[in-house]
Amino acid sequence: MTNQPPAVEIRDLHKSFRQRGGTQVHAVQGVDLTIQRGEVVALLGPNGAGKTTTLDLVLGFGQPDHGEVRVFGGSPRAAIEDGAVSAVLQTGGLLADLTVRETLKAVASLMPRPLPLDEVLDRAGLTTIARHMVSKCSGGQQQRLKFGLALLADPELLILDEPTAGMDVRARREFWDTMHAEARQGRTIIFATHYLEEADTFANRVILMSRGKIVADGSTAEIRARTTGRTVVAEVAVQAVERVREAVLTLDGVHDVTVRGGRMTITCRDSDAVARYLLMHNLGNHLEITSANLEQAFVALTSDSLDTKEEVSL
Ligand SMILES: Nc1ncnc2c1ncn2[C@@H]1O[C@H](COP(=O)(O)OP(=O)(O)OP(=O)(O)O)[C@@H](O)[C@H]1O
Repeated sequence: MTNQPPAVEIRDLHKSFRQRGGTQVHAVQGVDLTIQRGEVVALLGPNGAGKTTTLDLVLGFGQPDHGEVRVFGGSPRAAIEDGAVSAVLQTGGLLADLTVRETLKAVASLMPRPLPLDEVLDRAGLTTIARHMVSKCSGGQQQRLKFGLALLADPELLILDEPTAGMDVRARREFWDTMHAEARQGRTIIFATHYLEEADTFANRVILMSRGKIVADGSTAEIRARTTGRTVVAEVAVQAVERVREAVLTLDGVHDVTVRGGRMTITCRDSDAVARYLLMHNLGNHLEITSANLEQAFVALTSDSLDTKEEVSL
């Protein structure tokens, strides 16, 4: 068997921008990443985390200040020229006066080996709106059309920057059904999103970015289980609350303690150790242990406190 290069390899990537007024923004700060062929990867992070800048560099838009990006073992430009990679981007307009089909036809005419139009219409879920004018299409339908344009070259790697932004819940679900079909064919898919549930239900790997760095990389289950870990809720006597809070905060792996109505919620890495401590010292009653949800993990990993912590490796 031949040893094929991964779909994407990023080494020590840095990119800064000079903003109006002269301030320098370090949008990407030392990203290292390998994405194997066939992976479906979600890139998550708050606004300004560096997701779009990273994806743009994978697509060969602009040069890194430092570091390297390889796509299927070569330069991003070469991969795009080969038709090996396509993208659905946030920016980039469609021509309002063409129909959906005419739009696909016009772009296909510029390609050496486009897929047949009817196949693309079908795969992108556009068949029923093929004769609609682009100007009459909803935001979700226009995103689908961009997706159809990305499919024309039959790429091995699809890059989607917030592909469902502005779609309602139903349109999003339909869009991801379509993408599932593409992923099942072994395509590599990388998408940036703000929607945690999209990452959770669709990706098999999630990369969390914050302030230009990767702060977590693993399956959604791993991120949930191993980062914020679990939550212990206990009833604590009102007069003992401060004492218990201080004691619990000294335990290893305790991230956060909140108290409401006599119930203390402790977010921690090792819930068994915390529960044992509370019970052994008779500090709490009616203990409940639950897994933190992805949203809690996301907030914990991208919050200010992370600046002083090491990257979480999963
Ligand atoms: N062309 C540019 N010129 C100046 N600053 C830029 C440029 N592109 C990005 N930035 C800045 O770099 C930082 C990272 O932006 P980027 O768009 O990569 O983040 P993002 O994670 O994709 O955010 P969002 O979720 O809002 O799209 C931001 O502070 C942004 O303002």
